[in-house]
Amino acid sequence: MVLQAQEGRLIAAAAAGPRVLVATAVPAERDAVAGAFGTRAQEVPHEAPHEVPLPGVTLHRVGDQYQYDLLAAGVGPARAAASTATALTAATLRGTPYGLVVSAGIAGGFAPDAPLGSLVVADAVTAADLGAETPDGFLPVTELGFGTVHHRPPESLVRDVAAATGALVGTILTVSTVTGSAERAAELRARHPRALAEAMEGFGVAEAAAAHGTPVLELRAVSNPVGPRDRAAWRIGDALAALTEGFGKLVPVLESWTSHDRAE
Ligand SMILES: O=C(O)c1cccc(C(=O)CC[C@H]2O[C@@H](n3cnc4c(=O)[nH]cnc43)[C@H](O)[C@@H]2O)c1
Repeated sequence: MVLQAQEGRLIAAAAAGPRVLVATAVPAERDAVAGAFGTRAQEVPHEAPHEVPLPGVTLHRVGDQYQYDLLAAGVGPARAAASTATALTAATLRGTPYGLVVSAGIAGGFAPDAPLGSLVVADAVTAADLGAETPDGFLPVTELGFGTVHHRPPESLVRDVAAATGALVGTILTVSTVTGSAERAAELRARHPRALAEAMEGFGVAEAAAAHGTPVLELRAVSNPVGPRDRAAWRIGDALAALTEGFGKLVPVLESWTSHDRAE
């Protein structure tokens, strides 16, 4: 067992999987993830979550050995990338880098494949609107000769997470504009036939993780169908509850995720 000092506490660092950064968009999603650690925190009062302020962001540190840092990283890919990069850099400078970054939260689901309340884990984290419109249609930045539009989470981890949580496996799109029409939903699905869900942060979080050489996972709970806007029909409470339950099942998977798997 390796002991590390973090924020004045001694923790057993190697005993329970990697240090994990979980980036959500908003505090309600972060708190839903924290709920997966709630019972333990109540049973062991000295292990209640504690806050770690960083420039521009605050981490909520939870878990038996405080190896999970929860971050409400902001809405949209740019803000999420900036916040995630801040947390990753701070951890590296402190000598306690993360072994995994998880983008988590609620999402729109493509009907009928991803129903309300279902969980989706990404085997591809894809930027859906990063590119150029041309007279012949949309061109992703990669076809303009720049960057990337996909990040791929470790395959074995995605498989294990799906088995443990019951999550559907497919592409999760990152958009800067929430889809609001059946036409746009059909256009996205035509361009990304394996897409199960859309949200607004995954690709930004994944870009930050990739810049630090850290693997990424995206886990979402479906709160609404992708399509014509009907905010009143969003089932946010059900999706947040599904996220808490899903995270409770995800944690043991991460804790048995071996260094061999991580090298994948
Ligand atoms: O109002 C609330 O109580 C509340 C609680 C938790 C989360 C929210 C959000 O509005 C989260 C925004 C977040 O959700 C993702 N999302 C959800 N559905 C979609 C969608 O159809 N298309 C794109 N993104 C979606 C997204 O990641 C947003 O950042 C409110």
